[in-house]
Amino acid sequence: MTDIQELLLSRIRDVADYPEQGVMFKDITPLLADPAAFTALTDTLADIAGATGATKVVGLEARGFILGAPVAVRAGLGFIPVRKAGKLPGATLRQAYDLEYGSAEIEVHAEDLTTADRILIVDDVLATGGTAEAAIQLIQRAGAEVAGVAVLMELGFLGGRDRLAQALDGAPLEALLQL
Ligand SMILES: O=P(O)(O)OC[C@H]1O[C@H](OP(=O)(O)OP(=O)(O)O)[C@H](O)[C@@H]1O
Ligand SMILES: Nc1ncnc2[nH]cnc12
Repeated sequence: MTDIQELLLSRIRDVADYPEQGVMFKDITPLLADPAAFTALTDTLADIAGATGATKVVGLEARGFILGAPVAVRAGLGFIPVRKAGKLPGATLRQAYDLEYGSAEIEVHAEDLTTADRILIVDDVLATGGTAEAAIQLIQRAGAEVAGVAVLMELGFLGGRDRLAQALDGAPLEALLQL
């Protein structure tokens, strides 16, 4: 494990049985509160954005906003929020998906994505992959290309990587930590 990975891992707090029995919640608020760790995470994800040739960063509500927005600024790219349904005022594309603990719908402003865009999706956690898969589907339905998915951590036992393989169609899935 690299020094950066050790730093990031040391700032993630495990919370048992949250938000429901049997879930080990990975809390990133200690990482966000540590400027060295947050900066290292932002810089590492911005390097990935550059390497994938992304033209814009999509962040997934809500924790993907916190990570994705500074990555977009650092990489010199625009930022597009993918929100839980009902939060965006303009014309949207909407996609339903299942979570480790429940189900939801996400939306994006259709006008934010063009056929010229290559999108890096940024989030904190890849768990079942339901959220990221729905985001990939939204981006592809808008005619844009998915440059890749970059997450702070992957919960490998939940199989998200396998779930995304087909939708990613060879685009990279980068997880800084395998948990
Ligand atoms: O791979 P999956 O099984 O889809 O799970 C991962 C998603 O779950 C969490 O978000 P959540 O929906 O809890 O929203 P939040 O960021 O607003 O807390 C996390 O931030 C990811 O977006
Ligand atoms: N175990 C977990 N911890 C934090 N965020 C999550 N999103 C889905 N599963 C999660």
